[in-house]
Amino acid sequence: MMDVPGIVVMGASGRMGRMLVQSVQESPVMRLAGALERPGHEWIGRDVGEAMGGAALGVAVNDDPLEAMAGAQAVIDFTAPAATVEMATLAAQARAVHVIGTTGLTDDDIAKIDLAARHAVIVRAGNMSLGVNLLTVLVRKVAAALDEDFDIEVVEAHHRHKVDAPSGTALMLGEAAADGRGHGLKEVYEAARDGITGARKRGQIGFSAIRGGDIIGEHDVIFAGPGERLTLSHSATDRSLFAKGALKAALWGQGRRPGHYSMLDVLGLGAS
Ligand SMILES: NC(=O)c1ccc[n+]([C@@H]2O[C@H](COP(=O)([O-])OP(=O)(O)OC[C@H]3O[C@@H](n4cnc5c(N)ncnc54)[C@H](O)[C@@H]3O)[C@@H](O)[C@H]2O)c1
Ligand SMILES: O=C(O)C1=N[C@H](C(=O)O)CCC1
Repeated sequence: MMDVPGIVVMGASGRMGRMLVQSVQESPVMRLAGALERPGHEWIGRDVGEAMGGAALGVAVNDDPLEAMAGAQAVIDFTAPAATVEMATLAAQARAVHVIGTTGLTDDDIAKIDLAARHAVIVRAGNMSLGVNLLTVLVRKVAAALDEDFDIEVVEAHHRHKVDAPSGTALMLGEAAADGRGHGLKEVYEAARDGITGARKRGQIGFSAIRGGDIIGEHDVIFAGPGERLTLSHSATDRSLFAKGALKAALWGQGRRPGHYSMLDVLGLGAS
């Protein structure tokens, strides 16, 4: 087993962390090398399998990233922005591929990740699923094909625990749409509306977010034109979808040149 890549799961007790521990454990082409949680978390020191309510996996939950990454080849990180930015530097030091699923990152956070990616392989995506990444390609094409008579709106829905909006996926889709029309998203971004907003501005891309229950992730990109409306949609029905993409990224990153890559690179769907 030592010749397959060792994977550290960061945020092991989280919704995605548990899914990742299980997926790595079930994979024949990688091994679970470590499990990380934030200092003070009740799982620290416990076997991660037992903490998850199952059989022991022989991996104790750690709060020391460098210790957890000793002898590991990748760290998969679906946590929170501050933790992810810190991990980017530490993973580079440990020469581990850093797969980032964390969303809600600011421009400043991304600039710090870019710096770390000068010395390390980082794969980052607001959504690791094949379907959403393919959808970004379609959205870019449709946005380029339809002129600004077609208003673009991105509508997303997620579970009640989600802390960031718009979702990372919504931003990926908005960026693809803006790019299709030759803009950066910031130039045409229209945040959620409230009150007397005035009429919609031509060419803007609007964002709306629904939060409730246990919705895993729903995204619609609406192209609303005169007399007709086109909607491109993606529904996630199982979180294992995101874990599957993250594992693929961790393997893809092995032996690559340093850089800040996207899932489009991993999936061979075009330039990032
Ligand atoms: N890119 C994707 O495909 C994708 C899919 C699902 C979720 N996400 C994103 O992943 C992130 C996590 O989502 P979630 O639903 O699992 O959240 P969650 O709150 O259930 O889990 C986050 C975990 O990270 C842990 N954590 C925080 N700081 C840490 C640190 N310094 N070291 C180690 N662990 C730390 C928390 O204790 C928690 O267990 C969010 O940003 C979410 O938007 C991305
Ligand atoms: O559950 C979440 O949180 C999700 N986050 C990602 C996003 O922000 O788009 C992907 C979907 C699930």
